[in-house]
Amino acid sequence: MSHMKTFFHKMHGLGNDFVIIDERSGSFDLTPTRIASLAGRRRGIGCDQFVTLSASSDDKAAVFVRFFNPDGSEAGACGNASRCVASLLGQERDTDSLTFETRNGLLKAEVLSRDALGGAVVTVDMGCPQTDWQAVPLAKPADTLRLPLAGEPAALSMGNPHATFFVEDLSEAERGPTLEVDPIFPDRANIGFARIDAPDRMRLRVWERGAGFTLACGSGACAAVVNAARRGLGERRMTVEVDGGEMVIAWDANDHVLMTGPAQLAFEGTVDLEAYPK
Ligand SMILES: N[C@H](CCC[C@H](N)C(=O)O)C(=O)O
Repeated sequence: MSHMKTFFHKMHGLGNDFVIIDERSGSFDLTPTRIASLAGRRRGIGCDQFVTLSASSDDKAAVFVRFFNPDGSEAGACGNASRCVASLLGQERDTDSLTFETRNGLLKAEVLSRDALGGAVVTVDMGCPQTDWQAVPLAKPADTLRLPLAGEPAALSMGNPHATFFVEDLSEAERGPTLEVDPIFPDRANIGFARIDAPDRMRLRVWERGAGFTLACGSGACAAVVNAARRGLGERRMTVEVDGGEMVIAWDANDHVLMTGPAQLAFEGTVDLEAYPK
């Protein structure tokens, strides 16, 4: 009996890369173990996050999008993947304006431009940052402007937990692995290290929860710009330079965070999911 081949898209936003599988015509029983093995860079397809599309119960949303880390854990937000999904769905539906559902609610996206090589520039409204300690979440009441940790990071949720350390030297990012699992973060956290280079410009590195260092982190860039503005270190609109390139983040007057950057199709393929342990 020939096994079913499942189609996937391989995409990235500034080198933060994704496998996208469409489950709208039927789910594939993607357990955390199977997701982790598919995300593996040797025996699997390899990705920073694994993304599934399924039917949304909200008629305003084109699709329900879920994001999974290579350790199998689920994330409530994924900025770079959201731009990729918007580009993909925009092409499918021949539109530049999209609304899709995530665990963190409905996100609106606008495809600003496309090229002939599977590239696009997309703005996603990532919603409002949640800055109270229970929303991050933290394990105990704390001032999320300055957490009781060495380096006094600011913390918030963009639908996923972020702590931002403001540093002069980005080699401080080596603290990432330890901080990800600090007991103050009951759900762990994405750990950003931001160097402010100008009121409207920062350099950022992120140690991602369940994924490690990535070339870019969209929700991490959103968190870093909001945290910088909260601390009076930056303007509400900043260019964020990450290892993989640049994004523009704007925390607008309505408290929404708008993230603009590229989305790129790398390749498409098929995979026999049954070949991967579940
Ligand atoms: N790369 C993603 C972040 C993934 C977040 C995930 N590591 C988590 O557990 O929250 C982004 O572009 O926003």
